[in-house]
Amino acid sequence: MNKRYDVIIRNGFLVCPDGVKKADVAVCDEKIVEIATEISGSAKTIIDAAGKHVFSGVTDGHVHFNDPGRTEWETITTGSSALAAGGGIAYFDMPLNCSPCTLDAKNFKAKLAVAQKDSLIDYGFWGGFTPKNLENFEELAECGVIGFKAFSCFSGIDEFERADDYTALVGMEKLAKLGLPLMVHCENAEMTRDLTSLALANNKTTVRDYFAARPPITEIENVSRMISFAEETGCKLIIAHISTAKAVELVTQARSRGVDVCCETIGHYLILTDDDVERLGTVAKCSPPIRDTQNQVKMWAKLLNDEIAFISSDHSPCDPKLKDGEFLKVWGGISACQTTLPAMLTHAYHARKVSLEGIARLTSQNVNEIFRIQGKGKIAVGYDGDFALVDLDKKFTLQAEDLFYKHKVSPYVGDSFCGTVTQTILRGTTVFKDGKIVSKPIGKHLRPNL
Ligand SMILES: NC(=O)NC(NC(N)=O)C(=O)[O-]
Ligand SMILES: [Zn+2]
Ligand SMILES: [Zn+2]
Repeated sequence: MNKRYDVIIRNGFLVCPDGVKKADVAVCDEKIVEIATEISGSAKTIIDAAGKHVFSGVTDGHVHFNDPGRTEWETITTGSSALAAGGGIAYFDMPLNCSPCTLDAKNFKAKLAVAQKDSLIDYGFWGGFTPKNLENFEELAECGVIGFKAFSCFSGIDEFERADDYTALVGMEKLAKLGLPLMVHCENAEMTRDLTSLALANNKTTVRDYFAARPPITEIENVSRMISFAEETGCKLIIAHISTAKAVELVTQARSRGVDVCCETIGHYLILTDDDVERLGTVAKCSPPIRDTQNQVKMWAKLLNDEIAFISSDHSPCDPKLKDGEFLKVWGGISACQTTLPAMLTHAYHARKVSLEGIARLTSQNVNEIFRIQGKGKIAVGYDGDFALVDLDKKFTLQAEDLFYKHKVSPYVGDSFCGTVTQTILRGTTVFKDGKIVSKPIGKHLRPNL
């Protein structure tokens, strides 16, 4: 019998959870329906992936697309396009720096309306966790947030208040009941605030002064504090953008005694060092700051030892005018969502022999499992037909004009990568191909399957 499919991707190397296999994959009604050495049927669309590796597309668990409200920084249109150009098929957008922040159902719905209209790829939303909206957690859960996000230190946005210890404790008790995870930006509030004020009072505003105002202990202390709260309340905890190997160690120890905690890291903590930030300037300013080489070597060891759950971009762009000035004073946030997969292929696969299925777990499978997004995150029958086609050995030098960001800036401009995304397919539809966005917005809202 000659079956007819919507899409067949032929002759590629499929990066499946149990390894890489040369096989065909067929999609019907947006879902993977068959994987076989050779699929004999016909299809409306046949994609020849000879010589390419086929990954399950990237799900970026941590982006700030700033829409609605700060669309002069980024938009859902530009952000989702950039992510797709890097092999992305879905993202979870943070409750800041959009305006209003996502602190209640009304503001959630306002953002949802923008995404329904403009998002090229699938999306989930984080709800905000602040002292001002504890009573709105239930309504946000009903809206379908994938989890909640808190800051231990100043968030950079006045309307998004930091979670003091009382809020962290009471909020975690609520989330434990709701069955939703909390992600915390872990830097000790008092230490970062007072070290920063002291630096400013003494006119110490260089890049090195910035590092000194946010030393590793600020993260380490706060990670251990948040773990204690999670252990006590039973709330599922995710440490945001972990930057120090010592903090990863704390997470691993807590996991081994049964605490439901894991950590996310970001490409730039694995790729850049403090010296790179000094060379690059404010384009590479983020918090927590990028650490030294010694720490970075240990971070790679942690990653190779499976102690890091997933890798996101923490894409947090701004109007470039806000990056113009003294290092300590300018906006902190790095634009990076377009380059996570090529960066991992370059620095993890080619340079450090991390397996391709390991990269697929870190950029797609684990994040979908942790947030219980059904039917996404791997190449398997029954899962969505989401793919990133990659030429593993094709090198490129990142040019500003390659970026789909609203502002064409990135610390990686001028860097060479080995591993090029040639095509991104969302639920069977090609959204990006050979350097161009080729689809209208078709993103759908993703909710956790609780
Ligand atoms: N308000 C922000 O976008 N902050 C972000 N900024 C960084 N990482 O520098 C973050 O994730 O903390
Ligand atoms: Zn953060
Ligand atoms: Zn962030």
